[in-house]
Amino acid sequence: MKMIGARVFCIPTAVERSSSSIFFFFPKISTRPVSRLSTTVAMSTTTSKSQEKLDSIFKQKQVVRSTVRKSLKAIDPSLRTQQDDAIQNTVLEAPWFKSCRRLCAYISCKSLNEVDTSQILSNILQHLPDSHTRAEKRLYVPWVEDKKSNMRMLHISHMDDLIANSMNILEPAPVDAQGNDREDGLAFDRCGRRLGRGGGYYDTFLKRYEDRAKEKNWSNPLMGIHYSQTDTTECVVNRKIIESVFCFAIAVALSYSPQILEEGSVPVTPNDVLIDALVTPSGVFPISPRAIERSLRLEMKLRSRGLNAQ
Ligand SMILES: Nc1nc2c(c(=O)[nH]1)N(C=O)[C@@H](CNc1ccc(C(=O)N[C@@H](CCC(=O)O)C(=O)O)cc1)CN2
Ligand SMILES: Nc1ncnc2c1ncn2[C@@H]1O[C@H](COP(=O)(O)OP(=O)(O)OP(=O)(O)O)[C@@H](O)[C@H]1O
Repeated sequence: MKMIGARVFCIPTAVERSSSSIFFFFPKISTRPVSRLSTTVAMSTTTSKSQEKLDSIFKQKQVVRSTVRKSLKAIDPSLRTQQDDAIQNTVLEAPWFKSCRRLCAYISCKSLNEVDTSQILSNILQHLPDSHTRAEKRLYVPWVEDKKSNMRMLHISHMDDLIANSMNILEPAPVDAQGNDREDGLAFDRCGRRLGRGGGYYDTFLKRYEDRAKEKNWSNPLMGIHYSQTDTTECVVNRKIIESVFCFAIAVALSYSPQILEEGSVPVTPNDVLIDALVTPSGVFPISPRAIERSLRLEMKLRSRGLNAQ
């Protein structure tokens, strides 16, 4: 797959607040993972002492997970709806969302108390090419391959492409109605601690993505910032036809307020992958240097034109 265009990846997650002055603050280096070994490799090479350490981190993770699950269950339904709307509106209005061509997004599951993504999904699926921006978007959603933490992101065109899996989460069938394999889409980058559901699906997916990028010699899609004169955000603001030529991806976590924990509360192992930005009911909070730089650049550009950055 050729890597063209900005990508955004939306993750259901519990995350850690990276700082009190959120917008332009870098996370501490020490909170970043030090290695990107796959779980299997990491586990097979660990000594019993480091395995004990890992066991203790996984135990801590379970404790935090269960606390967050309880607080999510306890959110008042009207507050939940309010937060769902605020988060989704923020995403829908964000310049990076408007300009991106390929998105990976989870299909929210009510019984898991996940931030609703239905408005975002229907916006993407309705997004027809328009004469100003040529802004057709492609949507990729999770498909769990097996119980060994393998997950792929497959392209869908309609919500009808989805069927409930054994966990009652909507997923695409890997083969479409015409019998063709669905296009595989991969995306993103990291920089903010997060806690998933414990399956290791997202971390494994990210690792596979990076391996594939190396193998195919993609132009450093995870680590590099390929800014060129062609900046999708600027072009969309200007309502000009654009051709995005750089490839990068950002991982965005959508979080209800009880999912945002104090710094240091999310236990991490070397295999955990961090997020780039956080969308909460209060707005967008860039975390990774890449996301921060992009926000700063956008804000400066908009300011210079007398417009407000969202
Ligand atoms: N909407 C959505 N889709 C997704 C995920 C997700 O978290 N949300 N996944 C993200 O990995 C993958 C599926 N993995 C999942 C792993 C666990 C559970 C789950 O039901 N966990 C229960 C606890 C089960 C237990 O501890 O025994 C829970 O969280 O309440 C769901 C999905 C791919 N698709
Ligand atoms: N004590 C343990 N030692 C080694 N591996 C473990 C241990 N406990 C759980 N694992 C495995 O580690 C993997 C990742 O767990 P982790 O808690 O990092 O998931 P997560 O980041 O919450 O999930 P996701 O990436 O899907 O959001 C899982 O495959 C799990 O089975």
